Amino acid sequence: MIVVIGSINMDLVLRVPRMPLPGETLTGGAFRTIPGGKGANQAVACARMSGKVAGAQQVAMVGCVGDDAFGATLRAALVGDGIIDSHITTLPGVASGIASILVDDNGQNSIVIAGGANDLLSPAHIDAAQGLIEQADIVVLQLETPMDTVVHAIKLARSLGKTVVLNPAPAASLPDGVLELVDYLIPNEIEAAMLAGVSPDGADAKALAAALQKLGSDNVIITLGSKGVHAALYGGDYTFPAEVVQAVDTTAAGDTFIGGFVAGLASGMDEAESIQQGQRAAAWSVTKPGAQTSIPHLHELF
Ligand SMILES: Nc1ncnc2c1ncn2[C@@H]1O[C@H](COP(=O)(O)OP(=O)(O)OP(=O)(O)O)[C@@H](O)[C@H]1O
Repeated sequence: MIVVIGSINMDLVLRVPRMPLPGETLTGGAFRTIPGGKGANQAVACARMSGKVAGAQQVAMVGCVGDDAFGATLRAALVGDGIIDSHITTLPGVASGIASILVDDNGQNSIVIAGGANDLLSPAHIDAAQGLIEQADIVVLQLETPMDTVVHAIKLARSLGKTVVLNPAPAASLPDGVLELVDYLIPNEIEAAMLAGVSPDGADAKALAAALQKLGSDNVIITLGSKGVHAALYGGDYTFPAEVVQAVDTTAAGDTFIGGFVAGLASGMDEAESIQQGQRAAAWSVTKPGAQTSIPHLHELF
């Protein structure tokens, strides 16, 4: 089983001809609500990339939603993807997390996130999910829920002997000693620079990965957008070019990569094969708009 611990958001996506100025009211275009949140996106990507064949990995999610209409829709979307929701807690009197996203005619976006229920995921929720985590082979986390909860979950997963995958997004520094508990650290270049304590301008992926390994993470896989991936694995350093596609929307490319990679590892692939599967899934996703709407199923890739 793969257990994903993290955020569950509704993305409120509005097309605009251009970004509004302060105090200005603009008439926008198409509006859509699309399930998102890094945690939920990664759970969906793990589930879709595990396929529906006999013996495929089960995926469970640990997180919080509010007792509003978005919360019910978000839970239903996850269950619709076959994700076990027994440890998704509905919090009374709390709003579900949302991301308000404006996308202009040049494809630029501007995003405001209100964490809502995600901000209330606590160490007690993680302890309540211990029985579920005990059944996991791999535990996947990100940083859209409180840091003390993420650290608590990493420590618990590690103490239970689980493989820990951390996507340190959005960029933040981590308490001392946490990287030593992470088996696979998967940042983008900006997140990697933040963790290494250097400026992202001109930072070299190989040097960043080496610095992060020195800080304690066994394996560091830095995603580089259309340039692919640089991986510093236990056995050596490798660069994997991205697949060449016509990108229309890169939302959730990183989440889709993680789903493809983790599903690959869980199915017994080695790291290189899992990275290639992650990149194939992510390249497919950038050719489609939206977050969970752009995540492929395994059978669509092969
Ligand atoms: N334009 C592209 N063409 C092909 N593959 C891409 C492209 N952009 C992203 N990818 C794939 O997606 C992976 C993750 O992309 P990226 O490094 O942009 O992640 P990210 O910054 O976490 O993205 P996001 O926050 O949008 O989810 C890349 O390593 C690559 O495999």
